[in-house]
Amino acid sequence: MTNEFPQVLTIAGSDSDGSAGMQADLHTFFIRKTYGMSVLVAAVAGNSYGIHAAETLPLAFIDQQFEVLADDFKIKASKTGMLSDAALIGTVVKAYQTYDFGPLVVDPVITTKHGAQLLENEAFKALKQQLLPLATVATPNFFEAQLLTGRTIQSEADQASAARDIQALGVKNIIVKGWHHQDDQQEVADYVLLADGSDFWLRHSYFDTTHINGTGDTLSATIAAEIAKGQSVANAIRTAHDVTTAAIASEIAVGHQFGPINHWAAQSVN
Ligand SMILES: Nc1ncnc2c1ncn2[C@@H]1O[C@H](COP(=O)(O)OP(=O)(O)O)[C@@H](O)[C@H]1O
Ligand SMILES: Cc1ncc(COP(=O)(O)OP(=O)(O)O)c(N)n1
Repeated sequence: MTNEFPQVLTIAGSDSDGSAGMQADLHTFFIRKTYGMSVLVAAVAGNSYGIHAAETLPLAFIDQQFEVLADDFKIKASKTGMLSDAALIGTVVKAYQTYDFGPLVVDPVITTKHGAQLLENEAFKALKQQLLPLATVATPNFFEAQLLTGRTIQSEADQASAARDIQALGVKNIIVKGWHHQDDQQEVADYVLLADGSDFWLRHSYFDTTHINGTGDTLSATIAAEIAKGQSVANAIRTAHDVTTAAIASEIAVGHQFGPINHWAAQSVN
């Protein structure tokens, strides 16, 4: 007898230190008991001190990866990560409109939390006008939500308003992740706005740790994996929050400065 695993796709960049990007997505798909596939679009030379260089793959080769996957597999859900520039966003949008890769989770990766810019400024328009309208779920962090909306987020009301602005771009469901950069912080609050207009907050105590590379990838990859398994969007987002916080709660000793989160520690989340 063969075990059938839901097949999930990440369209993302490789981060050489394994902490974020496609590597974090594939770790996540594995622990959520889904079969992960990947369209590699870019690669960064990164370590725990930061990102030192980035390259984008040729668009024709990216097209070919989409084509061969569509020829063979039944992908139930997909997610995007680092997409570099407007031409690459255009290629991904075209492939997504040509083939059936299931509901799309867009992690609008603009900069890493340590300040490396992974999307050119000129690509914001393509992100907002072409890619985000295809999203079943978008997962901007605090900084990305401000850049996408032009708002300054200083309160929970501002965070909720930013989510509504992003929904107005055509995104069905949104999680606007909260601020988590302060020594004396007590809590992190993520705001979720669903397609039917209902909303809720996901709150967790703040972990004062330098091991938080790949949190956004893990959250968005879990959402895609859970949707592929048939969960509702709301439950997929709740599970993703549990998985990500479990992985942040327990450090692994990898790297000298900003390290990865611990996917093994998150394996016990149901
Ligand atoms: N230090 C922290 N303590 C608690 N939760 C955190 C911390 N850092 C990130 N998170 C959680 O991790 C998830 C990913 O958020 P974030 O790190 O903002 O994404 P990104 O990687 O896109 O910047 C969110 O649910 C956020 O609340
Ligand atoms: C190749 C690549 N893609 C994305 C990231 C950033 O990942 P993300 O989880 O959104 O952000 P951090 O938590 O790492 O800030 C990356 N570093 N490399």
